[in-house]
Amino acid sequence: MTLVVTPKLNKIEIMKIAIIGTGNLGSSIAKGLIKNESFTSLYLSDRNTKAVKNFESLDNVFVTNDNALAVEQSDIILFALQPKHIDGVLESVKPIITNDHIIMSVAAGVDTVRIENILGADKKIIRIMPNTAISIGKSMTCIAANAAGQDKVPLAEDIFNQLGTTMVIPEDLVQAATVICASGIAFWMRLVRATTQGAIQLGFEAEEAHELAVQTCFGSASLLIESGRHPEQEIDRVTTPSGCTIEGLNEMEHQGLSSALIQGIVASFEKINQLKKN
Ligand SMILES: NC(=O)C1=CN([C@@H]2O[C@H](COP(=O)(O)OP(=O)(O)OC[C@H]3O[C@@H](n4cnc5c(N)ncnc54)[C@H](OP(=O)(O)O)[C@@H]3O)[C@@H](O)[C@H]2O)C=CC1
Ligand SMILES: O=C(O)[C@@H]1CCC=N1
Repeated sequence: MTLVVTPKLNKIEIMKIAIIGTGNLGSSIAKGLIKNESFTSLYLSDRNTKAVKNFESLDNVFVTNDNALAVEQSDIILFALQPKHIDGVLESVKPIITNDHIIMSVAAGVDTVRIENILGADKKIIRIMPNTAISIGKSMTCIAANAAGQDKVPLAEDIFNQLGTTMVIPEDLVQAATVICASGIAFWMRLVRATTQGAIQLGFEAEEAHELAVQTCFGSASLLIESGRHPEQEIDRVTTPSGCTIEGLNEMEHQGLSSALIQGIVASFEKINQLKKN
């Protein structure tokens, strides 16, 4: 086994990674890893490899239908399967999973105990909860591990810090993190779309309206990140007394904007907790 310097990790590390399931999220993670060249080898395995077929021409990237081959050739196995498929796939590769493997799973509602029940509590299991912005290196990714996997959490942070921002959290908060960060992409997209619809009603062409909404959204997030200030402090800097901003904000609240968002988040959380029981 030769040591390879992975360019963006900036240290000597062997990163033989397999992604099992290359649908929406698995292919987004693959894109992020490929963009950062942050692996020694990358196996992409799916029963339908259409979404990642283009990657097979790249150096050290292997596209396959054979989950077992991907596991055998890799040290870090990332399962990006729907909850209804993950148990069956784990059962099928169980005979070739060793205590040296680092098992990662992004499956929503699938806790480490469920994976331990199939693979054994002695296996290093890390739950990763990223979002689809991982494909452009902007994911907010939460990380939690079982007891055996605790010492591999820094490695998971190293990998996913290259693909955005990470936060290590207790496992009992992963469901909540899924709603806020993973589903959150859809929630924010809907807010951007609604702003675009408003801008079109006020006279902008659709493309212009989209750009105005996206750039203003980007500016708002950047202000919070760079200033470290609370959103209400930023709101205070915009709301001229008796002006149009406070008029609009108050009407949005009369119509239940904050309440609708909070209720949506809670409904999403209740659903994910139901999924966990299935
Ligand atoms: N999408 C997102 O933004 C996020 C998703 N998640 C979680 O990530 C997981 C994956 O989600 P997502 O990518 O959206 O789902 P997808 O259905 O898009 O991807 C799952 C992939 O796994 C494939 N697959 C199913 N069975 C097997 C098998 N036996 N062997 C190999 N591949 C198989 C599927 O193939 P086929 O299409 O033929 O079924 C599909 O291509 C889910 O558990 C979800 O909860 C978490 C955070 C964010
Ligand atoms: O909607 C879902 O169930 C999955 C988990 C979070 C994002 N997609």
